[in-house]
Amino acid sequence: MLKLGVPSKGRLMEKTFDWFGARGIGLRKSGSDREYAGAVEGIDGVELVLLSAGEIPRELAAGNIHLGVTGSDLVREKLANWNAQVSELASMGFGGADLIIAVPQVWVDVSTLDDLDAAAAAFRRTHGFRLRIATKYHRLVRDFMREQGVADYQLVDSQGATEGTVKNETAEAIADITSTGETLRANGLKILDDGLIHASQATLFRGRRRDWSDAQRAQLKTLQMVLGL
Ligand SMILES: Nc1ncnc2c1ncn2[C@@H]1O[C@H](COP(=O)(O)OP(=O)(O)OP(=O)(O)O)[C@@H](O)[C@H]1O
Ligand SMILES: O=P(O)(O)OC[C@H]1O[C@H](OP(=O)(O)OP(=O)(O)O)[C@H](O)[C@@H]1O
Repeated sequence: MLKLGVPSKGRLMEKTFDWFGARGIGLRKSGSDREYAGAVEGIDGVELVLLSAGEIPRELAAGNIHLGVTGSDLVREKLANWNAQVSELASMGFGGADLIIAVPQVWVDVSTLDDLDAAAAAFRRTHGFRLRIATKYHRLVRDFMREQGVADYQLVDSQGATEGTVKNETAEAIADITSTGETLRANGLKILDDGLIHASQATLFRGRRRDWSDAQRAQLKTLQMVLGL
């Protein structure tokens, strides 16, 4: 059996079902709405596993599922050296959202990362501690800031309502997902001009473990053919 992990709820689940359905493979939740089992029609040997989108990267890397649909941001965040552990089979064209760095709109002198770097140095001199960036995307933000040469900051963990941390004075800036930009605007924040860390979308991944059986490899080929990949 090839195990296919799909987000267990919400828009990501529904759009994933639509995407496979449009390519001749029927996916659906079996049993009651609260039961995380699924059924697959239109291809043999594929089993549907419903999981939290955030857990799918690790389950792929661990080999507990062979294929998985999740946001490209989550794979990069959850897996060190992600492309050694999984590979992308298809960008699915939905679930789009940008991981960005945003600062208060009232910081009129800060519109780029260079400006932020300068503001961070000044902040540290004035306050005696490093400027705080609230996020749940620790790995992606750290890697991005290192590449961009910004060092004078600290990350503070925020697992939700991240845009509120600035108003609550637990952070000076944030790194979070945005789609319409409404949450940022409502919280008086603006995106830095060069503050796009990753443009995410729902993506079909395969695990790259070497322990797949010949039958599983053949099954993947069949699935790719059916999906037109
Ligand atoms: N407006 C949006 N807000 C948040 N995430 C979005 C948005 N649009 C697309 N996404 C994407 O959806 C994915 C997150 O989905 P979801 O919140 O269901 O995951 P999760 O972390 O597993 O949730 P939970 O822990 O509540 O089960 C990410 O890849 C994210 O980029
Ligand atoms: O640009 P927008 O369209 O306003 O969307 C962005 C918001 O949506 C997400 O939050 P979500 O509701 O998933 O909750 P979270 O705060 O737990 O991440 C994200 O974290 C932003 O807060």
